[in-house]
Amino acid sequence: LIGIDVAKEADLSEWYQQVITKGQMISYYDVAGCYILEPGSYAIWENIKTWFDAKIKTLKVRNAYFPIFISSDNLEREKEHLEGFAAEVAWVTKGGKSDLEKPVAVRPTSETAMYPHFARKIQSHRDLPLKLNQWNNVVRWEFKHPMPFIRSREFLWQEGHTAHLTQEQATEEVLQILDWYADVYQELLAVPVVKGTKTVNEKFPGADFTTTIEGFIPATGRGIQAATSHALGQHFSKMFNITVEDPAAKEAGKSEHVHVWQNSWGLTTRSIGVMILTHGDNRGLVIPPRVAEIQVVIIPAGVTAKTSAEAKEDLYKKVDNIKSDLESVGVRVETDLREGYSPGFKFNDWEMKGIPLRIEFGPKDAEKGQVTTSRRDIDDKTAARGETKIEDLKEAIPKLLEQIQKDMLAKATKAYDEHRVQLTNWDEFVPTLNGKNVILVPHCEGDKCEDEVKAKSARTALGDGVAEDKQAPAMGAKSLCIPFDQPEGIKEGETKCINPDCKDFAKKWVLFGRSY
Ligand SMILES: O=C1CCCN[C@@H]1CCCn1cnc2cc(F)c(Cl)cc2c1=O
Ligand SMILES: [Mg+2]
Repeated sequence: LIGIDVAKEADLSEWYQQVITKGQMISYYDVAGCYILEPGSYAIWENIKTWFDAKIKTLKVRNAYFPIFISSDNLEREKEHLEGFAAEVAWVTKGGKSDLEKPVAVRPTSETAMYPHFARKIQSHRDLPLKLNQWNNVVRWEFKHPMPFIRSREFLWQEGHTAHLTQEQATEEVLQILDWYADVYQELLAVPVVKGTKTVNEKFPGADFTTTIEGFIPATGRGIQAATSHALGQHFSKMFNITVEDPAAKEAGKSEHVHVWQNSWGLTTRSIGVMILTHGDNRGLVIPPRVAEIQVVIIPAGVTAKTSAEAKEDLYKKVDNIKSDLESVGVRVETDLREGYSPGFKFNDWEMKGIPLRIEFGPKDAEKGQVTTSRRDIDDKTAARGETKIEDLKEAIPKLLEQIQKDMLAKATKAYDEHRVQLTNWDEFVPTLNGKNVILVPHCEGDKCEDEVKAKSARTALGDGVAEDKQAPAMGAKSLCIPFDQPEGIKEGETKCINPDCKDFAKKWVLFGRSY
């Protein structure tokens, strides 16, 4: 059977594996945790890259390339930063037959590759702001279950690294980048995200504060970190001695050196996995038009053995005209003229690949001077269908693609909104979590308290009264972010923290959830 033979709601991981392989996004590879990105998914990454690269160029960010190898001296410059991550560093220890004098690390992220260079490059305030970005790959030797796009030992990303004279300039950039990350998910991938700040527990230890966009996978009810934009403050510049002479002090005839204010920000190919998990259905992939390599596929119908050669030729000619019409208005279109396959077979094939819109065109359509359209995002086959006059195609099809894009985001946003539950009563916390929701609660922002919430929601999530060995493992709820968008209702020094054993008052509404 070539179709997807497992339901998304029945077995998500089996469904996901079939959808990404039969949809020709991923192929498997003989190194654990590594996957082949087939052209279908690489084309989506290229669309994301084209859009985001154009945005950062408006900030005068320049792309560069740093070596993939990092000396242990450089990697270990930042002790505390490394200690939390040491277990996932991949090391090169041999060249051919001979051992390396000093093993080199494969970059897991490039701070320690770039910042010694920043220290050399940045001498005067005129060298600021320095804004570099890399489109590259990184390696993290994860031990948790790998999942294509979502968690792999090598992935593609962009990593932006900037240095500024003032904290204000740095902060402004952190927030601008986060907005563009949200746009990549919402405007390109039609995936809703919540913007916020990471709590002390979850932020990057090397940052003053970490801003994040948090996605949601309805099928599992788990949150997922979608991208992060860190305000590093002067943490790394003090570590790597990146200073400039303070222009203000110089004005006053004094010579003072100030540490620069830095940011780093990253978005990865995980975004493609989130898009697939969000929109995919039991017929396979569903790709939002804005990032689809092919937006429309035209399939001739009604051609049978009885169709005369000239009738067929005439039909194919008209199909070609439709294709050129659509290409002339920037639509990415393919025709499927393969012999020996029925239209039905072709419909399934392209549906599995998630092409957003199908155009069927047969002799009857030709007679009526129209085409039959079928939207991939609508489950109901009848509701998915429409008719368009051939002379209207140039205007109608781009509009229909935009409608599909809009409706896909609306549908996913509705699902996220329905599963983001605001609570003030602890007794509802775990049952709500088990209902495949993420939860917004008043919280004291204490890291110990956060750990307790995680522990409690893991234990009781195993279902009371069920025999220990029968209990399905259920991880605890982590804090996902402190949403920028704070509801009303927390009274300073009055509203209690959600954790019944916590004595402190709530400071903010914090989003908790099981997560990837
Ligand atoms: O998230 C981003 C955006 C792009 C640039 N980097 C930051 C911080 C990355 C944190 N992080 C994440 N993972 C890591 C894994 C490691 F093995 C080592 Cl040595 C370090 C890290 C590490 O610093
Ligand atoms: Mg990690």
